[in-house]
Amino acid sequence: MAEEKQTTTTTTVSRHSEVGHKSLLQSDALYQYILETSVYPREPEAMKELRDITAKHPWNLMTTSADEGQFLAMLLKLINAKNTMEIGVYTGYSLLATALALPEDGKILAMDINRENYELGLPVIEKAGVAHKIEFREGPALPVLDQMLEDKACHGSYDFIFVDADKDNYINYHKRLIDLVKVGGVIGYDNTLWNGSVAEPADAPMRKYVRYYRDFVMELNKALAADPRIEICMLPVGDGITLCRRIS
Ligand SMILES: C[S@@+](CC[C@H](N)C(=O)[O-])C[C@H]1O[C@@H](n2cnc3c(N)ncnc32)[C@H](O)[C@@H]1O
Repeated sequence: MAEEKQTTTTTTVSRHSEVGHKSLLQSDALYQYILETSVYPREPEAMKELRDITAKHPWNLMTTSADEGQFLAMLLKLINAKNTMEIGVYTGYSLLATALALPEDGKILAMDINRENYELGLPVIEKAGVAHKIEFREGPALPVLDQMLEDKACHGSYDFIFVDADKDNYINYHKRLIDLVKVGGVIGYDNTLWNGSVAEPADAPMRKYVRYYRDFVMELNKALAADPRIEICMLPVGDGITLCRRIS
């Protein structure tokens, strides 16, 4: 190939990727290496237990991955988060990662339409001694956010908000969360690479649910990139997570 006749540097890059990027995640084996070398050996016992319980659940593909859990824990500690929110709990893997990372007096307002799945993981969260940090609200998150916005004391009160729920509402969440997160605080939107479908042609074969949410995710990605109230960083961790730091 013509590229292979170019300089060593260019040849190295072109061997990694047809579009010349330097992303390190070139193979499943490399991902496995990350998990086995740096994630699983440091995963708290309770999170491993919750991961094992979740693996037996029929919707287990929804769970946050272990490397993303580790990433969230590190981020929360780096920003000294104390008051946090999570939209989309499922069995609670990211919730437990958050609860373990927060200080003793840290708080998480956790919302999900499904209490049953949350209760599957709850005994592990209780055993880990962090359940007191969690206030779980069953039901759709949007009305709760609207109610909170009526209370001025809630404005700018969150250090960190993790959104991992109905992708067709992410834009609606963002419209509200931007006022609830403090200036300097962070909102993390999960699944912003949506199974890689965001980079696929519109007519490419995809599973039905991937196709349905794809446009919503792409619309969100454009809206976040254009929002002057935030700084953003899209990371290829898990299914893609976009961090938004509120600046005004
Ligand atoms: C991808 S899962 C969350 C995974 C979770 N963060 C974890 O670590 O396992 C998405 C969750 O969003 C919840 N959900 C869907 N629509 C919602 C809504 N309108 N409000 C709150 N939660 C919602 C679903 O019930 C589901 O449990």
